[in-house]
Parts: sequence; structure tokens; C-alpha cells
Amino acid sequence: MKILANDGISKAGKKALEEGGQELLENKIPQEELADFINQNNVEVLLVRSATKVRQDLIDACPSLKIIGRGGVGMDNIDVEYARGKGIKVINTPSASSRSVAEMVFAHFLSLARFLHESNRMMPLEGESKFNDLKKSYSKAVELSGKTLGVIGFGGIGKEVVKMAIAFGMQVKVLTTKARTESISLKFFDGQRVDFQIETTDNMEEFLKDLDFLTINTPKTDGYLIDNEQFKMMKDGIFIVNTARGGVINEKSLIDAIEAGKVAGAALDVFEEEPTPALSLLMNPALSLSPHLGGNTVDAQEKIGTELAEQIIELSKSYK
Ligand SMILES: O=C(O)[C@H](O)COP(=O)(O)O
Repeated sequence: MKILANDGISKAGKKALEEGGQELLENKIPQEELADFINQNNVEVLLVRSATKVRQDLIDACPSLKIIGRGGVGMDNIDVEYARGKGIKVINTPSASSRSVAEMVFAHFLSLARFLHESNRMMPLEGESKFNDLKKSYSKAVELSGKTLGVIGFGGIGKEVVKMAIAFGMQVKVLTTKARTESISLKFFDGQRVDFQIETTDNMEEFLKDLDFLTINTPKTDGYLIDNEQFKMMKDGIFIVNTARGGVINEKSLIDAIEAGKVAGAALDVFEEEPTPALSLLMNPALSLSPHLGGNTVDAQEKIGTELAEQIIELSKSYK
């Protein structure tokens, strides 16, 4: 099949597709020129990450499309039901990047707990007097061990986060839409496994009230999941990480909560406005920021590329 990878594809994915007899174009076609490019090149498979938007107008304008592949998890940039209604297959790679995103959550937690984001900003610019302030900021630093972590969402990423939290010696609480008990397994290098039973809750207030750290690992929600009302339910001094989607936390309420001393620090990998977030976020010293990099590791992108290739090669058989 003729494939356009518009947001890039790993070498491993490229190799697997080409060895599977597929024809791959690796271009970065601007959104407004995409329909023309697809039609002129008779593209049958469009591969995207989160940057390219695959909305109804593009789907309608491109009758040659047979498969839309999302290299990653969130499909909020694709009109999935609409495409499927027109007979187009829509696929993604739901678990390939779970570990990478979970590690990003902890990269941010460790950075927040030791105020590394603050020291990164101050070190190169400030002289000795400010360096003392910097040291004072270190005295606010905390360990993760023994603290209570709240995890919203218990899919692939949430589960990886919980496993890592257990290894850090944290107390873990999980919020899901329906309370349930699920077991997760910690695997060690020597092959040993230890199982843990996790009881989730569906009560937001009960969940939020005693957290030291909070991470959100859900798909995009309709409306804010964390807004003024939820910040009021939290204890003072909480650290928050959002690697899920912009719009899950109300960014304005987050800034208010930081200024009120409710939130000690927050890390955002996703924003209401991408790729350029609000200036009020970029300038805020209590925030540690990364530009939507949760799934952006060599390991995750290799797994994503190979999983996409396997699915496309399999699906291509039905179009012969
Ligand atoms: O949904 C995802 O898989 C992540 O948000 C990563 O998005 P990206 O592929 O654009 O980095």
C-alpha cells in the first residue's frame, strides 16, 4: 500500500514496512496542503502522531484513504467515528509508549520534589546572593518515599506509574470512573514477580484530600477534570504532573492555586494551546515544562513504528 508518514516514523517501523512490501513516503506536509498531496500521490495509508489533524474535511477530501494510523495513544486529533463510518480503518498503538510516559511522570516528580526546574532557571543567570536563595529553595525539597501519590486513570500508563511508585516506597491511591480491584505485577530482572492488589476509588473528594503528589493519565475529557472545585479538595503543598492532555487541568485555576500556596509545583507536558502554550505558564517559576515529550523516547518510537507496521501489513492483505 502507499503510505504517508506525516509526523515521522522510527527506523525500525520504516524497515518493517519496507520489508513487508509497502511503499513509504516520509514527508511533513503542512495541514493545508495535505489533501492535495494525498490525492496527487494516491496515498492509501496516512500515519500521524498528534501534530497532524485528521478531521472530517480532510477525510471527505481524500477518497483514496483506507487506513489512518496513529503512532501513539490519544486519538483526539482524528475524527475516529467519522472515518470508521466511511469504511476507513483507524488504528493506534495503545501500549507501546506506556512505560516512556510513566518514566516522564517520574522525571517530572523527581524534578519537582527537588526544585530542579527552579535551579535550572536560576543557576546560569544569578550571582552569589541569589545562589543562597536557591539553596533555601532546596530546603523545601522532599523525598518521594513515604509520600502519598494519586493516579487518575488506570490504563497502561497509570499501571506503569503505580508499579514505579511502589518501587519508590510511595503510598498509592487510584481514581477510576468505576471503583474496582485489579492486580498488577512487578517484574524483576531475575524473572521473579510480585503481585499487588490495587483497589481504585471513584470518589474524587476522598481521593484528592490527602495527596502529596498527583498525576493524570486519562484520555482527553469533556471539560476540566481538575478545576477550582478540585483544587479546594487538595491539601496545601501538593505537586501535580499532567502528561495526559491539555484541557484536563484548567491552566488558569492551576496558576491561581500555585499563587494561593495550594500547589507547591506542577509539571506540564501537555497544554490547552499547543505547540505554543500561554505565556503565563512559560514565565511561571513554579512550573516545570516539557513540549509534549511523554512518548518521545527511542524505545517507545521503535515499538510504535513496529506495531504500526505489523498492523498495516496484516490489514493490507484484505485490500489485495
Ligand atoms: O497520545 C500519545 O501517544 C502521546 O500524547 C504522544 O503524542 P506524540 O506522538 O505526538 O508525541
